[in-house]
Amino acid sequence: MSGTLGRPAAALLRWGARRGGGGGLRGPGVRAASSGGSGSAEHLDALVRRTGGGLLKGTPEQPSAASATPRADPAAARVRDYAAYNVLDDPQLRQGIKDYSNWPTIPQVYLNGEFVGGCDILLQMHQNGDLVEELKKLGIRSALLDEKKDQDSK
Ligand SMILES: N[C@@H](CCC(=O)N[C@@H](CS)C(=O)NCC(=O)O)C(=O)O
Repeated sequence: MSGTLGRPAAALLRWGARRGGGGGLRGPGVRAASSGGSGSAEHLDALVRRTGGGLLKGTPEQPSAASATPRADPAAARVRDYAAYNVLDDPQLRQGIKDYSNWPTIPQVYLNGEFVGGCDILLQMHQNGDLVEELKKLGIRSALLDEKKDQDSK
């Protein structure tokens, strides 16, 4: 699925069915973005809440640098749907999402519309088991854990 902002050089990933109620996830909290157009707070709010996913640099097929790491995570591999947005060709969106989340880098991951963090945080959450737990809350099961259970039961 392509986004409405141009060619897909960045991806806003939908991590699972949205559920109501917020989630108490870590992150610096949302504050108003000052840039206009595609970088405006209103636009970013709609974008994040509509897709509730993550912002990558690079295409979904060829994520650039650190953006590749969350995609490589086995739990994150359960992503079923995404919209792609071009932050590399859209300086307003690129700066706007950083202002919006008060986070200086991309990739940025949102779960259920709430900012979680970048690559390092996602990796840490995967390693300590928090990511699987948070994804479970969204109705996304870990393929890795399912495989392990299958093997254990044999
Ligand atoms: N350690 C960071 C890696 C992300 C990072 O350093 N991203 C850089 C480029 S790969 C970035 O977004 N720089 C600002 C920009 O490109 O606008 C993380 O945990 O996400």
